Amino acid sequence: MIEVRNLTVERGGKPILSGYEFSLEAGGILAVLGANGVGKTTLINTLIGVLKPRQGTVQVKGKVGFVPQLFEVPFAYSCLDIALMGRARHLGLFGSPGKKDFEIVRHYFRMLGIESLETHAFNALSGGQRQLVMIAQALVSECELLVLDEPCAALDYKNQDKVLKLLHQLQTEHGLTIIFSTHMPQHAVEIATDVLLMTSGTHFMRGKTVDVLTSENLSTLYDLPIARANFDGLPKHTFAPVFRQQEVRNDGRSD
Ligand SMILES: Nc1ncnc2c1ncn2[C@@H]1O[C@H](COP(=O)(O)OP(=O)(O)OP(=O)(O)O)[C@@H](O)[C@H]1O
Repeated sequence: MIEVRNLTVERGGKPILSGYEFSLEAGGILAVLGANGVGKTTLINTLIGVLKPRQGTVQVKGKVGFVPQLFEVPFAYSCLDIALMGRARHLGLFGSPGKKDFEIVRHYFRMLGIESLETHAFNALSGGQRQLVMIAQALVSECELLVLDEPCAALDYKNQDKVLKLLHQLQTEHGLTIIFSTHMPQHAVEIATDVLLMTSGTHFMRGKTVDVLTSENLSTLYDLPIARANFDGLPKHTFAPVFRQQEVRNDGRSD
């Protein structure tokens, strides 16, 4: 579905990524993790064609939908207007949305549980509500590859769960291929088939989540001890940072 080869990307004349290579099969979910400023947004913008590589290639099969990290609009658009913008590629240059376009938007609003927001002003919504409207905008474009830049960054636990369930459902029931960036390894544990760990602009680890998402690799990625944590009574695990480790004394008390 997507194949990236020997990718080098510059911003402001400086190399940000160099020699990046990975691929994702159709129907997979790739989670992209890395420290602040390592280049996740740069990579994502290159995958969707907004940034041009200095060197290397990005090959994508199928239509791409994109959900940006933070989104504000300059006018008082309603949520319905915002989502309808996702139909643009189906309308032609001077086309206006018809009955079918409204039906498609309403279908996805119902699926996301945001039908009550239809007439609300987009800019007056909370970050989480906006995120769901932007996901609707991407889905109404009837994309095959959905790319999301930190889709859960502004969301509380309940809404994180909602978005993760939705992404999983889009993969399993609708066959979408998904790429998302995140600062939460648990989100990759929950839904990603594949991970890309961006250690630096030139170093990265990629592969199946079960093989690559380990406490050792995450400790390297974040330059901080990361422990695997199991949940009592649940066949689940996550990863937890060991903050302030050097300040914890042998008696277990911290300074
Ligand atoms: N428009 C720009 N011009 C020049 N340099 C830029 C520009 N945008 C980003 N950069 C630089 O590119 C590098 C990567 O930024 P990017 O936003 O891709 O990182 P990120 O991993 O997404 O960070 P975060 O986790 O904080 O969102 C940073 O050093 C940043 O300063």
